[in-house]
Amino acid sequence: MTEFPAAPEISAADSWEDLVPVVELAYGGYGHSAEYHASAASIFEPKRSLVARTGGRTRGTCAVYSLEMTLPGGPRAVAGLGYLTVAPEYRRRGVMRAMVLRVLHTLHDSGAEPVAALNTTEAGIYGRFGFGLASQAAKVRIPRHARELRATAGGERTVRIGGPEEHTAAIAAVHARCVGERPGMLRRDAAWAARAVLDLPDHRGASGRLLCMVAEADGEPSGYALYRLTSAWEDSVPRYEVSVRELFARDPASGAALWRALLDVDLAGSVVADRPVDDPVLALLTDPRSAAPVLRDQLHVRLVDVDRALEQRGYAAEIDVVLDVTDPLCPWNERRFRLRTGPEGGECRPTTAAADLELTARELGALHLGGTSLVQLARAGLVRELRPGAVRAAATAFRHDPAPFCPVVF
Ligand SMILES: CC(=O)SCCNC(=O)CCNC(=O)[C@H](O)C(C)(C)COP(=O)(O)OP(=O)(O)OC[C@H]1O[C@@H](n2cnc3c(N)ncnc32)[C@H](O)[C@@H]1OP(=O)(O)O
Repeated sequence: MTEFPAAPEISAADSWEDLVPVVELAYGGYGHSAEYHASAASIFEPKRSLVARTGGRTRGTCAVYSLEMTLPGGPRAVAGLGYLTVAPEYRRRGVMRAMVLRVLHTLHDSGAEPVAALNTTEAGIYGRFGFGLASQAAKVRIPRHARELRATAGGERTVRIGGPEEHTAAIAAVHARCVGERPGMLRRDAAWAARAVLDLPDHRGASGRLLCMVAEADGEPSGYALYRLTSAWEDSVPRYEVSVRELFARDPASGAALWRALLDVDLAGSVVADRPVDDPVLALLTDPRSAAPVLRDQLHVRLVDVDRALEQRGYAAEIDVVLDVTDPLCPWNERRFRLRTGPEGGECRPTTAAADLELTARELGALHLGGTSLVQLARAGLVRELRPGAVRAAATAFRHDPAPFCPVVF
């Protein structure tokens, strides 16, 4: 019987280079380009990120990012987890578990961000660590024959097309205006902004280069779409699929103008995009069935410190509710909290009062961006109502309009 090597020791990473061997193995082992690694290094935070090592060699990795994410109530600091990878021969022996727990306990002990978030390669992994599914994307595929949109008020917009490098300022200006509109959105510094337009051959496949459409209103940029064309042949005739990476607009007319321009790309058979579940385009299509939206998990959110996290976000209604929280992995959360919310936000304090709702930290994570229905969780048997009416009242307070969305994979 083979003896398992010594358990890896977890410590802070010195640089992105520490992670590279295991990241390469974990993501296909095909050798990413130097540009890919330079971009990953540009956002990497060595002091916060972890590696698991034996004999000086990296066996596991976990990047931790200092994000500024829009929450219900405004922008807040959130810890982002990414590049959780473990070398194949060390898998299923608790290395990832040890790294995730180290991150959660360090955040708590240091009083850093009370909320952690991640997007994941496989949706079934992180619920066991108290991450709840907090935002979803609707994948739409709009066929050319269904491209007719309803009329939108607001006037005409000019749409210009070019490479993203020609439109850097416009992209930054529009994104900065739109980032506060939806929970889940991330503010960008120069390094994160550069990643938004990164056009790596590694990820291109059969697609062409990244392109950019900019909508203008009165000579000012009012929206943009980043997209590429993937070629296919149909009956010996060239056909393209327009694949949209990002689309933001400051006003309805600019959004509609961008969608029209995308749906009008010559020789395109369809437009494909991951969009917010309440994207305006779903209301604009005259034939909404044609878009056939398919839901996909996006952000998984973990309340590291339930009280601080619930005090940090905004609420849509006033409530006074006692939550009985189960959280064996973060035992400091495992107690009753009284949450009182109002227009100024929430106050969340430990209490000995009788509980109104019983739920786990995972369910609180799912609720945190305002995109998950507490009524749905209660009907699924995941939240228990101990005082009649508490579910409905809390559901209204926790919900947020518009729905959360995060187009960035970190
Ligand atoms: C946020 C992100 O970075 S998402 C990226 C995730 N990484 C990848 O997809 C890269 C390829 N995969 C890997 O490197 C590894 O398989 C990892 C990182 C997913 C898991 O690492 P491991 O060290 O094997 O996980 P570990 O042994 O700690 O497992 C902890 C638990 O997660 C479960 N688990 C591990 N991988 C998976 C999976 N792919 N799907 C579902 N459950 C999983 C284990 O069964 C275990 O469950 P338990 O709590 O019931 O015992």
